[in-house]
Amino acid sequence: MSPKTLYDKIWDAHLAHEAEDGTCLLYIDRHLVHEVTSPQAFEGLRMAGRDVRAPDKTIAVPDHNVPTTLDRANAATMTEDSRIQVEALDKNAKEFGIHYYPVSDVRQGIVHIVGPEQGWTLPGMTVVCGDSHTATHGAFGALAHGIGTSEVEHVLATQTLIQRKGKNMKVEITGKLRPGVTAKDITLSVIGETGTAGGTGYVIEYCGEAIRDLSMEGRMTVCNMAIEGGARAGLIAPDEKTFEYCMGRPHAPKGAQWEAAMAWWKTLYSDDDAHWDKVVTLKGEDIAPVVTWGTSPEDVLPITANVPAASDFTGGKVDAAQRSLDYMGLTPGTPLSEVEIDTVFIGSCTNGRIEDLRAAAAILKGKKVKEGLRAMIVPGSGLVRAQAEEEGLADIFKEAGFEWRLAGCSMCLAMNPDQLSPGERCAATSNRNFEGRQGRGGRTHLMSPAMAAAAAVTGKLTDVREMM
Ligand SMILES: CC(C)[C@H](C(=O)O)[C@@H](O)C(=O)O
Ligand code: SF4
Repeated sequence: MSPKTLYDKIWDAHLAHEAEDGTCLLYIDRHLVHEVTSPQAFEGLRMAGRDVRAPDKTIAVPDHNVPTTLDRANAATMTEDSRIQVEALDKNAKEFGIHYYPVSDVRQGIVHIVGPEQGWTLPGMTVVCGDSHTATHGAFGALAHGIGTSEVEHVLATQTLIQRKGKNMKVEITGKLRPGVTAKDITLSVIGETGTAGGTGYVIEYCGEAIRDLSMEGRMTVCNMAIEGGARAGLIAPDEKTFEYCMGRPHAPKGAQWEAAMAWWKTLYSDDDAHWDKVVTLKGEDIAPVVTWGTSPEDVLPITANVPAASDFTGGKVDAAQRSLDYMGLTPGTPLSEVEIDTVFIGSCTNGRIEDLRAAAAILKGKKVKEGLRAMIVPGSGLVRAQAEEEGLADIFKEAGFEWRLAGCSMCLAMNPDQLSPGERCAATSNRNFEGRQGRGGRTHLMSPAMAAAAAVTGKLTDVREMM
């Protein structure tokens, strides 16, 4: 048998049909659904008089539009558009009989946090969601594709997805990370290296000692941003940490089924001689705590660097850099550590898990948020929130002056009341810094939770190593 990559193995195990022109039909194990990309899909089923083909494999949760304030049960806290989307999901979940975590359920949260937490996401699966950050689930060694609304309808109706096979890309992070460097710094640094188009047409497998050393939560952070590097999906081969994370979760297999699953999961790695179409290698010890300075996730620099000038770039990037600098209101040559911020957002499917909150709390313990600064922590799920309260993290945040919110996408994107005003500048742990992403005219600097916490204290982009 010819050697295969992990991607090849999962692909082959789910291939239901391959047409002569290479168009394939993949069987889908899990379909995660949120309120933004599903209303028309359910409407399509209704019009065609069809059911959801596999309701037991379909899981829905509202996350993008939901307010994160304590009064959110009051419908008046939502805009009309938001309310319509959330109510449509409530109705569709009930009518079509799929698994559902409504806003009132403690398990509600960001779909990419809820899936793994509840044991819906497991190694070797195909996972889809009408959302680009579905790549997150690849941390389990699952092939996880973000899909569009028409594909959501197709999966709801058939439990299959039409796809063409992507190419194989290996991103290896060798050696150890230095103190203060996290999974977020890895994933941003990779995009800094490859650019936002570097992964186009590929499925990335992240490997190497620094990746193996990450917890499951860190691995989710890395895979979450595969899409920002242009890739179709990101993957990490499952290992003992993966199995341990999955064991005992509500929807993970039990008993003999667990044993059978493990037999398959243990075959999920890339064979030694597997063919890679592209290889990128970074040394773990070369990765610094980084921040973004521009309006693309590839605009990334170590916190010790200065704001670049457009003339530092070549080709099409010169104009793009100038536009970014103008939008971001930054002057070339300014040390990044002197850039003042007025808002801090810690949360999102990239960094809204318990370890992210622990990392932020470790910096914030006994400290105060800089006066005049707005700072919020938004746990990725109700269960993350409950755990953070139990561990005393919530008290640390509140004492420091952070708002302690309910779960949702929140200020990661401007679809709910948590938004930046024009000109406001935010240290954010999310994954996109596009123009207007956090609100019209808002300026976003992406970074790790520890770096965002440090920025909250000083009111400037800050090298977390100075506070460790
Ligand atoms: C709203 C949704 C479709 C979108 C996505 O696909 O990623 C959002 O989650 C985002 O992060 O921009
Ligand atoms: S937290 Fe942000 S990136 Fe993640 S699904 Fe929500 S909007 Fe998209």
